[in-house]
Amino acid sequence: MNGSSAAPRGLYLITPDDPDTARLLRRVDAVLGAATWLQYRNKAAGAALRREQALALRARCAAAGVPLIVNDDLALARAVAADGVHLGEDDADPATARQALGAGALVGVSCYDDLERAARAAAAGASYLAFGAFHPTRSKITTRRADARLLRAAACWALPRVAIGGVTADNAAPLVAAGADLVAVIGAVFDAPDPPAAARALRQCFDAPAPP
Ligand SMILES: Cc1ncc(COP(=O)(O)OP(=O)(O)O)c(N)n1
Ligand SMILES: Cc1ncsc1CCOP(=O)(O)O
Ligand SMILES: [Mg+2]
Repeated sequence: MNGSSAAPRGLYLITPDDPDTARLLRRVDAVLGAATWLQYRNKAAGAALRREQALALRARCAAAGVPLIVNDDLALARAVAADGVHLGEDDADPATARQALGAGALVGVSCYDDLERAARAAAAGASYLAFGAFHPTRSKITTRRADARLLRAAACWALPRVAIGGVTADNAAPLVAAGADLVAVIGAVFDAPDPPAAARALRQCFDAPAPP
């Protein structure tokens, strides 16, 4: 696998759109200890704010030993020396990102409900494959709904499989049983009344050994 020697597993936290950097850092600090990876995603901020926030998160993640992945923006990922980038259908090509960031980088690709897209991403050097949305979500307007059978079928690429979209501690178990190595989550953690407890509960969904 490109990007990491140990097989990653657990909670893949994604930041909420928060224009207040100090508040964003407080929110992330409260839950970062439960995360396997952190993705910086802010669909509302301009370039300067995104750079400020990504740099601040870079320092937090380095201190916590949590890889930082930047959503959408390959140039920003490079500029802040992030550990990787996450790419969707409107973003750069994974092969371009791999070339730009190097063999050790995490290059994640959104595959939605599309196994052919996953095959192309794997061939282009993706580090992990993300599928979704598995459940209704308030964090993004989604048009495609994924089914747990996709996760089983995607085992053939031997890359970490990420499940996203409305994932909570109450609905994660079937996704993990179907082979999700990580669940990517915004709202179930950052909008929870007790975010640290919500993050711990999601992480605990991975306490049992990985399915064969
Ligand atoms: C882990 C993970 N999976 C999927 C997405 C969605 O990416 P994309 O389709 O490019 O949509 P935006 O997040 O850019 O709105 C993701 N960010 N992370
Ligand atoms: C970015 C993204 N891509 C598919 S669903 C989604 C949003 C995930 O957020 P939440 O965990 O709040 O449903
Ligand atoms: Mg994107």
